[in-house]
Amino acid sequence: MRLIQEPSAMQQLARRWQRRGIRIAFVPTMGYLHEGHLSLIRVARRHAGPRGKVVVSIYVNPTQFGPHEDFTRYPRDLNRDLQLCRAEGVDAVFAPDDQAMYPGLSEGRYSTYVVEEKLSNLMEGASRPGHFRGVTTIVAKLFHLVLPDIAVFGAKDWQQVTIIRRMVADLNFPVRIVVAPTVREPDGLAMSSRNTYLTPEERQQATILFRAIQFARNRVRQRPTPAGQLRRAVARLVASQPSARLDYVAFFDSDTLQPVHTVQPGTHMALAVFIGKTRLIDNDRL
Ligand SMILES: Nc1ncnc2c1ncn2[C@@H]1O[C@H](COP(=O)(O)OP(=O)(O)OP(=O)(O)O)[C@@H](O)[C@H]1O
Ligand SMILES: CC(C)(CO)[C@@H](O)C(=O)[O-]
Ligand code: BAL
Repeated sequence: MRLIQEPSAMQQLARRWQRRGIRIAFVPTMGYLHEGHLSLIRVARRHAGPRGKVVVSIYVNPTQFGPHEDFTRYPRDLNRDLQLCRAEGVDAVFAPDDQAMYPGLSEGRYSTYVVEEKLSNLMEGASRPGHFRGVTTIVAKLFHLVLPDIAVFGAKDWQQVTIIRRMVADLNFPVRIVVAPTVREPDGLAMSSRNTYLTPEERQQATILFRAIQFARNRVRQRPTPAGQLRRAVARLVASQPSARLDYVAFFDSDTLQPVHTVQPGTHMALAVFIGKTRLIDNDRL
């Protein structure tokens, strides 16, 4: 397995593979890998085939974090991540540093961004202004460096993958986007690198995200429910946990992300909840 840190070296390697007709499957991550990430790597390997190459990027992208978010304390352990990637048969890990990815960012000399202008304003984008500008910019840059035929994203970040699909279509990136299902802990909590922030009491309460989705699913299977009414019921359920604070809950069309008035089976639900100081997200089709 190769470890590549220079963007130009990554691009040269990808171009060599491309010229030889080798298929490249790509998994972008922010590292601190868990089973959710590993499931994406396995999907990438299936799509690449035995003769294709699987590339994983590990990069905590500063431009998608707000000024008061957890960029500096985001968990990092490159050596552990490399061992996990090696065990999965990854061909190359791309782990650049900030200076290489955004020359002059801290001195205000970096000035080119990729912005999706509609879907990025909803849900996560409304709560985290500028977040998706950072995501689309880094993913566009990574696509130019890794030159993937396919790229795998997790359903856990449903809005993110929907925006990436839109960017790929709008800007004609020659890459196929594949979505892999959310991997959960046995009690339903979606795996996330941020789960490591939780105290044992918070960890128990964190199942409220999954339980809120199950609650809404059961409710709409009995009868279609007005979105406002269901939102209030979910807010009450979340408030039953002393450390939980609902940031948002949304009911929308899976493909367009447009909110619905009446929630029924098949409607998509997403929510963000602070558990103590840790902000967690989850979503699923109801
Ligand atoms: N539980 C999961 N199941 C499936 N895919 C996941 C899961 N968690 C993250 N992913 C996917 O892995 C990719 C990299 O995500 P990222 O490195 O931000 O992981 P994360 O654990 O979600 O971190 P965070 O704590 O920032 O939410 C994304 O496509 C994301 O959707
Ligand atoms: C896609 C991504 C790696 C871009 O930094 C990040 O948003 C993530 O880990 O989901
Ligand atoms: N998984 C999304 C990355 C972030 O929260 O910034």
